[in-house]
Amino acid sequence: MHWTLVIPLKPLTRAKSRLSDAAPDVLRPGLALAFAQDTVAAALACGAVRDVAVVTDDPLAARELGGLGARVVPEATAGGGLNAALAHGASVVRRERPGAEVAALNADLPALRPMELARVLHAAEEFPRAFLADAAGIGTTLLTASSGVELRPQFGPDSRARHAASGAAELLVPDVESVRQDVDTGADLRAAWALGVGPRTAAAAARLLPARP
Ligand SMILES: Nc1nc2c(ncn2[C@@H]2O[C@H](COP(=O)(O)OP(=O)(O)OP(=O)(O)O)[C@@H](O)[C@H]2O)c(=O)[nH]1
Ligand SMILES: C=C(OP(=O)(O)O)C(=O)O
Repeated sequence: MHWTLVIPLKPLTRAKSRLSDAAPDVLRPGLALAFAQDTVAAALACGAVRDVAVVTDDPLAARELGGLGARVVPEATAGGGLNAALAHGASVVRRERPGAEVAALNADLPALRPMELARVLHAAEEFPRAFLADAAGIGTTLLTASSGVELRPQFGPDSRARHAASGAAELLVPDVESVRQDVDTGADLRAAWALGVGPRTAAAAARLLPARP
């Protein structure tokens, strides 16, 4: 039970814009919330995770994810962007526990399995900073900073290369697809579905019928 996970979540009405081909406007906020609920529930069930802080200004998400047991941290600056939200979340955690080991994790990992997350976090213990590439091999789903080390998040386009260039070690852990499979597009949703999504995502995706993923 070492790690404090910091999970960022955009306001739901703006989230998952790249899913617009697969999911209509009216269903996308519910899907984004379901992804976050399944991600947070799996994270909280992981033996390597001490606690979870979700950085969000979305009131519904705050209520639902708080109800699962996550701590909710409001963004310091509305509209400051993903990396500012993560840096703020990590600093709030460390203001209270300066020695905390922190890991940023995306909120769009609906197939996340606690055991796979535990193996990734265990591998990260060897390094001051480390990251896991996403399933597409371009982005990042998890970035860790051990005790006393600044997180320095550089999520966004080409974040795999940018995290590597920043000196973070790339984690090469086999068979952890559930931690890598973020969902940005309809094809990603089908890939996550094939791995096995959590119950909230299964229910929300069922509403996409007859265009089921
Ligand atoms: N708190 C917070 N989280 C953010 C912000 N921008 C992105 N995120 C979260 O960071 C993760 C990756 O975000 P993106 O891929 O940029 O956005 P997305 O909503 O997942 O998808 P798109 O709208 O298709 O880009 C998701 O968990 C988002 O909810 C932000 O400004 N603040
Ligand atoms: C923000 C990132 O994720 P996404 O693929 O969801 O844009 C990233 O990979 O750095």
